[in-house]
Amino acid sequence: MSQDLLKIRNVSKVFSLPKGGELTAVDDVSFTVEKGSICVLLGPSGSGKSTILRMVAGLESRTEGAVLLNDTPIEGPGRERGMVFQAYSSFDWMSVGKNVEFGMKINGVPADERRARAERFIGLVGLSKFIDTYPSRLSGGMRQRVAIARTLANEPEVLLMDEPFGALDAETRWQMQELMIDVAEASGTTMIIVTHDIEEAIFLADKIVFLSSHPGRVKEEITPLFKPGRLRNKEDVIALPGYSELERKIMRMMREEGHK
Ligand SMILES: Nc1ncnc2c1ncn2[C@@H]1O[C@H](COP(=O)(O)OP(=O)(O)OP(=O)(O)O)[C@@H](O)[C@H]1O
Repeated sequence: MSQDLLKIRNVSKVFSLPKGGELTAVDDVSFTVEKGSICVLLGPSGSGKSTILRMVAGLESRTEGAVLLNDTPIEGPGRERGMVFQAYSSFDWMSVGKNVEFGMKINGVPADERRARAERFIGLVGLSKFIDTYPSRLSGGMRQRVAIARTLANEPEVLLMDEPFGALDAETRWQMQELMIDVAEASGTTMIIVTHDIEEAIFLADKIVFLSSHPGRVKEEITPLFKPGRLRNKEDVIALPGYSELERKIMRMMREEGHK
């Protein structure tokens, strides 16, 4: 049986422009995402990363092709796919615990289970001490962790993240990256992460899908192979043999795309 949870098959997206004409944002893109893995969509601005993620989320229609989750076509949003956006969005009038419980409440999860799951996922993102705190009292990174815990608490099969750490300072950013590796391992959640940060991509990904721009096409699939052994600290990972060569290679690819 295939281990691929998600199959993106020959997907294209053509936007009709308001002033007439069309723009092919995504052109015949195919890739698969293995269950429990982290797939990173990397590429220059305008390579269709967000559009692909939104099609997987069911928030954007496809012009052609298919997206299959467990071999079932995706035709709209669904609970088995949870999305975390760049701007950390939380309800400031509710405690961290209530924020995380909110989605489950909407989904009809009983109160006891809600509380238990909220505690588990708040613990997983390292915020147990802040369960009764209001988000306005937390830093940007902590609020983004609340958003991640809230999405994970709905127990999606796939977590979709669009530039999730883009608004964070450098130190918080790499702490969040380390956290995501722990979360992926502890929860078994499959993840697709959009970024244009090369280092972030290499650090997080089991598979990088590198996209070219205008139109967005798969230029190369890269398997970084730095995760087996699961080194926790980023400074140890970037010192591994082959890491800087891969970073250089991808920087060149990025530059080529930028000059097109
Ligand atoms: N609703 C829309 N209508 C028209 N064009 C769009 C729409 N959404 C995206 N596009 C265009 O499609 C292309 C791909 O956009 P997309 O946001 O998916 O790229 P991206 O790789 O995520 O870029 P970035 O890294 O800058 O976020 C771009 O040229 C963009 O202008």
